[in-house]
Amino acid sequence: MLDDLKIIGELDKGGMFDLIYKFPDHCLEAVNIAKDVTSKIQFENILNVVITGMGGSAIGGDLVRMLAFKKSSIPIIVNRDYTMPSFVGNKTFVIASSYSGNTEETLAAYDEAKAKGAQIAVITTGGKLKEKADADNIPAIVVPAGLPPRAALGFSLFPILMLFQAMGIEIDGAANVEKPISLLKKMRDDYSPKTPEKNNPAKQLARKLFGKIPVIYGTANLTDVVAARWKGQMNENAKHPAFFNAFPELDHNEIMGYEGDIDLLKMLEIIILRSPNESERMKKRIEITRDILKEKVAGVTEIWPQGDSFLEHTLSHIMLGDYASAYLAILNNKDPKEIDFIDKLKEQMGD
Ligand SMILES: O=P(O)(O)OC[C@H]1O[C@](O)(CO)[C@@H](O)[C@@H]1O
Repeated sequence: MLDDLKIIGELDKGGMFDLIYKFPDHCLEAVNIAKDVTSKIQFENILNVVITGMGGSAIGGDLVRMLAFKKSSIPIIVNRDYTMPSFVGNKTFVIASSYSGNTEETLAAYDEAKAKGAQIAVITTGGKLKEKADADNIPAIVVPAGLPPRAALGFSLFPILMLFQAMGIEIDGAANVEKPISLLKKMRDDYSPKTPEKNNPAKQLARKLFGKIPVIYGTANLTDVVAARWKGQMNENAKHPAFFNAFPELDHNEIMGYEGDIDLLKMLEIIILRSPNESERMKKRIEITRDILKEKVAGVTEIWPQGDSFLEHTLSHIMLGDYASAYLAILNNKDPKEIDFIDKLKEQMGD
């Protein structure tokens, strides 16, 4: 079934497999769009950065916050609210990111940032956010429209990376973006529908998760945001329940759940997203936990990233999770693109 996807039209242009395949192309296009804008911005005495957005637009901010965590000398906050933190002022750089440009929380947060005199840039395809930025003379990075927001990650992540580069906030691997993009291009061939399941780790992973509840574990400030992305992709693409948590916090509470009902636990497939940057103590903690859990659950799979830099590790984990979620959709007999429950909810909310 996974080796015969053509028959259900899933490879059509604009289908989820096509969009996942194009992730590296989106990243490159985003870099080219963003650099024209970022090169013209004057940053004045920035003391902190706030990225404001919701859903798929906020996760690009979370990823960059995670990537910058160990090296940035200034605080970076991701804000998912109508309002801004009270410290925001004229030495704050605010990045307002909304793919549609019409998300009410992000528009309200933008207005408050403006009123507080923050330095601002917006990332959007258009909508009211672009109108506001134009009226206020605020730099706007305008990315192509028409994608489901979760498939537009390249267009939210890379412009933020470029803004960070321009602000002088160092991110391992971001100085030469061609390298991670080439890695993604190699990986997409390995994971593509054309590569048979026996040689395709993404198809094999989907097969392992089919009929099980994935519990995805990352590590704080190394892979925790990627674990959240995997969970969201399993939910939205595969229509599959999934949960995530992160080391070391999970060892202080969640671990106790594994003393529970064995029949429930046998439904769980644990995925641990590893990183070569784990400290020795963290590595020891993860491995002890893994050995305790593997006796209790259906299975524990550890996934190591590809590439050399933190950015490459992060992108490689994302690409595997995206592909595995789309294959899991096929096994679940679902269209990875539809989001009927979200659409229904929005309709009933009167959005
Ligand atoms: O990027 P936008 O257009 O602000 O949307 C934010 C989020 O809201 C949603 O449209 C759901 O309401 C998501 O799909 C999206 O990630």
